[in-house]
Amino acid sequence: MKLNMEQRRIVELEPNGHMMVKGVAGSGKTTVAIRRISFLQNHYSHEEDDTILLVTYNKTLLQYIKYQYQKLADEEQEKYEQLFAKESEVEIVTIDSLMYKYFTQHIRRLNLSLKPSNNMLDHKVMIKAIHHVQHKYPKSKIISPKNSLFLLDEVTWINACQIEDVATYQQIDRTGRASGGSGAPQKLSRNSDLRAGIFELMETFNELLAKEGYLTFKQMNLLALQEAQQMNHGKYTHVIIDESQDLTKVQLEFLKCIYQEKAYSSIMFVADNTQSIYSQSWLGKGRPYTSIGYDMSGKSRILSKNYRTTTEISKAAYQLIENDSSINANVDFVKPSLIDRHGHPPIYRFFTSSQNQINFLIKEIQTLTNDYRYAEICIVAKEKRIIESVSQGLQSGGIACEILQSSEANFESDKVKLVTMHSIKGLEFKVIFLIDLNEGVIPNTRLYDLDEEEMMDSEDRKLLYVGMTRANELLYMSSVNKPTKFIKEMNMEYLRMQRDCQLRPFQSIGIQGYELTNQVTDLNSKEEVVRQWLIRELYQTYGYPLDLLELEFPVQQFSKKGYIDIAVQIYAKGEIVPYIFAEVKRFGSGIQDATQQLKSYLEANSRVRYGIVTDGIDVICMDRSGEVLNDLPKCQPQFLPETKNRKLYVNLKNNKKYSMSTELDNENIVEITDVESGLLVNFDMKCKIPLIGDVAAGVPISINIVYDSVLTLPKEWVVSESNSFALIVTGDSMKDAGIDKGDVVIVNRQQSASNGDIVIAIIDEEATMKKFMPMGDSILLLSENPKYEPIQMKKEDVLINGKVIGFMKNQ
Ligand SMILES: Nc1ncnc2c1ncn2[C@@H]1O[C@H](COP(=O)(O)OP(=O)(O)OP(=O)(O)O)[C@@H](O)[C@H]1O
Repeated sequence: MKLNMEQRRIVELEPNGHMMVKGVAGSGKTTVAIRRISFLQNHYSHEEDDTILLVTYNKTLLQYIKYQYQKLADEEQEKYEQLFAKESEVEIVTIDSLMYKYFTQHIRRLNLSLKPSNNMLDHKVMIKAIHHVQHKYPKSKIISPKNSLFLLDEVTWINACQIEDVATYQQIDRTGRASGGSGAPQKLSRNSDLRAGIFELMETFNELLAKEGYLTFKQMNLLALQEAQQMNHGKYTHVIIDESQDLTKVQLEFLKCIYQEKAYSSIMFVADNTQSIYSQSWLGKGRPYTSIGYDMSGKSRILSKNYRTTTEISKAAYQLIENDSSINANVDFVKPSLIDRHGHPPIYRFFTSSQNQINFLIKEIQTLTNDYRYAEICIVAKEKRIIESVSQGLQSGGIACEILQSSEANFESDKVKLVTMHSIKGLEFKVIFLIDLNEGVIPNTRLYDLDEEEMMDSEDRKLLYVGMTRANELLYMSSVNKPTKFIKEMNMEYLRMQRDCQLRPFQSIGIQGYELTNQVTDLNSKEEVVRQWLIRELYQTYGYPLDLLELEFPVQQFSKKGYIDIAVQIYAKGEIVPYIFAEVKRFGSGIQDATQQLKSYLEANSRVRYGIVTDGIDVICMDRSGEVLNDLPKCQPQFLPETKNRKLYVNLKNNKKYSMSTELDNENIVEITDVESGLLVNFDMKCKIPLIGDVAAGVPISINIVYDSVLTLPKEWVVSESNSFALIVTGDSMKDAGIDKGDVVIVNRQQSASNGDIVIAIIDEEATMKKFMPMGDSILLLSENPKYEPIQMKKEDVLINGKVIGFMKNQ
């Protein structure tokens, strides 16, 4: 892979302290970070103790980077192989494992006995702490066991931000939490009794936990930071922080501490705030880098080209976030620019049960194996429990699969991968299935109270964005029972209902938007909801005009008369005939019976060509013999009533053919195309040629006659306007020259002709059209039809009246 210019510039930038690389999903941030290591190693690591550190956020990403790295090494003749071998110079680790190392060093040095707690213990101790503190803050209703999850989250946040005194907490900007501003609930207002109470709660919680010999993850980080601070000097000459938008304040401070400033050292923050999916992250919430002591003016680089996904997937993902002001108002927001790589639009499916979703996954993955390996397919869900149950379902359906375990992720094993949305960050797969995009799951309204809604929305919107932007080629999204509002808000224009089919997913149209209502007997029926959606699809997506759709179309089956829900009709040879039959069922009621019904209607009508059956969830397209097809044909121009008069003109002057079409309702609108090249020709329609009558009339001697009928032609097609006439062909004698009965020939009035010319000749006072061939004193007049014998005449007995310079026929 060849880096683009901006990427190469970043990789090869001379180190100069702190810098930031911000970029959109798939723009090569991680790629750049990886390549930067070997550049720094080769050019800016001269001293014995020089060490380069690449920090990633989670373990799966770490495994993935190592896997990518290995691929790079294989591709580029093992140029990068040394990277993982020379552990003394380069470390690629997760932030958590690095901080854990410092934490253990800390407790060993101070001889402390503290163990990491777990969620259950945290929660138990929090309830205890609330009981201790609650009575002191009777006005703050929020300090109550029923808000224990919220309070635990806030206490964790205080620890993650290293806020050590109540005065700082009273003042701090609580981005992402309701704070009383702009009509939001007075929840975490500055200098409030509530903030004082929460701070005391945090201290009590920490004490109670410590008494039991435990500490939280965030407290461990605080101790790791203390350990790094007391060491008094950094260890790493170059620090590269991937996904830095996800780190907490303490984690960022820690990395600053272990960074060793030298004349040639560097600390590089790689970030995309659009992908900030953790509530406790510091920079991802729009806080400036100055809040961690770095001024990034003139020190940031942008990568905006998305190389990973197709234009269709990128567009759908981007519309999800483009109207979220908390995302796009962020100073570090970068609008993606698209590379010209096209593919299938994302597919959206809705299911009424989890089992149906699993059945779909099994069937679809089996079909996908024609084009993809299992290892290239990944199923992603918000919650781990969903992943686990789907994994079981797939295995019993015979699909080899495995849950991507962060520490021992094997990206090469030929098994379909399953992973949570949080863990797929930074990774990519050719095919992604985002499943269970359900109301209540994403955004998760079960864990948070209403006041938090706005913040959770944004967070989960970004999470879905991250998931969508993991797909290289194909993206599937699905919901069970109730789709998340994120799906409902999406423009269905960007989505399709199934692979290789143009049908957009079902959407309910309000009665006021219904079409063809004069043909509907019960506007309120449940079937009508599905029928109206399909009408709109046939009209908007497939291009069939509403005028050609007939509802309740009668079909005679022996003695019985049935009525098809929608018949799409077309014009064929000037006649209206049925082309597609559509059977619709009530939403989600199944299509098995309707499929049989449709087949029998197709059989009963000998003219209809295609069928479609749907209940808004499932859809089957078929041809008239019942054979299943991926899709229905779109409407073609020839299916519509003719609005143009089309003629073919053969110009005998240069033997070129032209197609000439004139609007029926405005003969001044004429379009001429060169038949051979198919290109439009810009001729000036200037010449008015009189249409005299049929060939037998010959070409008049006098030019002063006014004729009623006139043809307008380009001047390029005639020799001289005043000498040109048009005649209608009456016989078939020139048939092999392509001139048939009814065609119109354009004649230039002249008395002479050359060998091979088609002429209008007068013989015995009658005009005839023949091919001219002089033979000494006589002339041979030939027909282009073996039925007619050549006519030999003496020169003086033949009068040449004109030469045919072109002819026109109806198309
Ligand atoms: N210059 C390039 N030419 C072709 N492909 C590229 C280029 N740069 C990156 N890619 C490819 O684009 C994909 C995304 O790259 P990478 O994972 O580094 O992006 P990222 O910015 O870290 O993405 P994200 O933030 O979404 O995880 C990878 O498959 C990578 O190989």
